[in-house]
Amino acid sequence: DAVVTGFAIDHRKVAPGTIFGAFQGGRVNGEDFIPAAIAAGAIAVVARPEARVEGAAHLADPQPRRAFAHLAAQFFRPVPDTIVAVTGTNGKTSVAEMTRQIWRIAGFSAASIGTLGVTTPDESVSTGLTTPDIVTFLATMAGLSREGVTHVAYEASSHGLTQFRNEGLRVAAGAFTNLSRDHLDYHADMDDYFAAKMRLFGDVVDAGGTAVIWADVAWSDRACDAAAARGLALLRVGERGDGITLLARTPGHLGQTLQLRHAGQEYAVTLPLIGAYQAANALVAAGLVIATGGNAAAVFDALGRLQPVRGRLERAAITATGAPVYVDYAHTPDGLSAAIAALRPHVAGRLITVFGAGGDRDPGKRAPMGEAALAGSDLVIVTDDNPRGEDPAVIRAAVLRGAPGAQEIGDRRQAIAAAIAEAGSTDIVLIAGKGHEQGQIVGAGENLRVLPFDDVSVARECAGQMAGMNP
Ligand SMILES: CC(=O)N[C@H]1[C@@H](OP(=O)(O)OP(=O)(O)OC[C@H]2O[C@@H](n3ccc(=O)[nH]c3=O)[C@H](O)[C@@H]2O)O[C@H](CO)[C@@H](O)[C@@H]1O[C@H](C)C(=O)N[C@@H](C)C(=O)N[C@H](CCC(=O)O)C(=O)O
Ligand SMILES: Nc1ncnc2c1ncn2[C@@H]1O[C@H](COP(=O)(O)OP(=O)(O)OP(=O)(O)O)[C@@H](O)[C@H]1O
Ligand SMILES: N[C@H](CCC[C@H](N)C(=O)O)C(=O)O
Ligand SMILES: [Mg+2]
Repeated sequence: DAVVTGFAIDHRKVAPGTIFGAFQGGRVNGEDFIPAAIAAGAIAVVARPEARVEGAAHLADPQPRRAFAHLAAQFFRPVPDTIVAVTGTNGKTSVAEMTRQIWRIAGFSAASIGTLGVTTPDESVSTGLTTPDIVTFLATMAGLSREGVTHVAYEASSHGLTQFRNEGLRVAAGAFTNLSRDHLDYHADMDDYFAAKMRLFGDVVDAGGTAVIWADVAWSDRACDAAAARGLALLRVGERGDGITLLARTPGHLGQTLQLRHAGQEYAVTLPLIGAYQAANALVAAGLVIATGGNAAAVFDALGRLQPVRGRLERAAITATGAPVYVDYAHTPDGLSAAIAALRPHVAGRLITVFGAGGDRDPGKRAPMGEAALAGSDLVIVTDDNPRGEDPAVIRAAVLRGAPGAQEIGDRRQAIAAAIAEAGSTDIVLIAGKGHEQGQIVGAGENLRVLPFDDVSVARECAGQMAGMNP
């Protein structure tokens, strides 16, 4: 009979009338906070059957995160009509953002939710995580609907999928971009990581929905199998794709032309973005919009008007000698290879790559990141990228094991300055790993600090100083 006033997964956010979700976490056990949540006014607790709940209703479920999500989704209503989700190791933010842009060009009020935060027609607000917690996620969806947003594309990270952070909504289509090494500190192995991603097709996308799958990577066929096993419609995209077939791709100076086939018709698109990886993301975004009713000709036309995604092959500066400096969010071995491959056709001289690996994240990807950088670059400078709770020198040493002979400059500003000073007129500088990020995260727990740092601004400052414009 009680009136539900809200939902919370953190006992500190419980108010009278709240339904509290008590989950076993990686750090602490949320069940320990059940008495405190009830004391604060929780009227019901969603928890495992074996949890102790006294003084409030016990909504017992062996998968309490899932049960909580489906209950909360009935509270946070209405939500936008058309919702799509993107998973994959790399490209989620780009696809979500491009999908939002294509919808906007078609005249819809559209938003995206992901690493860049919540982006609406009016503003962009950070949430701190790629996939926010379930309460923030559902409340955001309801809030967007109140603002008149009808179309939302969101990023489904493997952490988010494993922890049921985005459930309970009608998701009309889901996309899979690729799978490669990342997050093996959290997932047992690549199969486990893939299985986490495939919850998107197995559970989250609506029965009767569509799976949009990039067809040109090793895991594509398994992703198709997972979607087909659920009975989803398949829209395969890429050179091997039969939904949107990439017939030819020709890099140009500031962009590329794509020759496509869809439903028996051929299309020529001039994409104002460089790199095979950006073409792939744009086509997956096009697939999501077409899968949810978009007119194909209009969608392919919109690709010609896409704006760059922040921090993804963003041209930050031109050095005094005339070398372009690019900032890219590559933070996996595959991402680095993709960013380097994107720039290669544009390099007449040397490619100078500056990057590091994050602390408290999959240590096994560090040496392979070094290898990827060394394989594609003419000069590599290994620096720091969010050391968090680790000793930055230890992280750099691990990266350097994959990149013997690379320079080591821990201070990221000095590393960027050195790369820019080194670049001659025919060279290109790539600064990888932080993209849009606005800070360097050092320390952990109570000692965690975020030191303001923006690769784009630092690149501009260094290039300006070299040119003597900004002594
Ligand atoms: C490893 C991981 O994903 N952890 C996330 C997860 O924590 P958890 O469920 O293990 O929670 P916990 O801290 O052990 O606490 C357990 C439960 O007790 C509750 N609690 C806790 C303390 C308290 O005083 N009272 C209380 O009620 C918590 O709300 C939680 O429900 O749920 C928390 C609440 O939503 C998140 O803040 C936390 O993100 C941490 C900070 C994090 O760094 N996550 C990163 C790795 C992450 O999620 N990244 C992905 C992927 C990025 C990518 O795309 O590559 C992302 O989606 O951002
Ligand atoms: N389709 C792709 N194939 C390979 N690499 C890609 C692809 N898309 C993006 N990348 C690389 O990954 C980087 C991050 O891209 P993006 O932010 O779109 O991915 P993400 O999946 O959202 O990442 P995160 O896991 O941090 O949320 C890019 O800067 C680029 O270097
Ligand atoms: N979503 C990714 C972002 C990594 C970005 C990089 N700058 C780092 O800190 O490792 C993660 O949390 O693993
Ligand atoms: Mg992202």
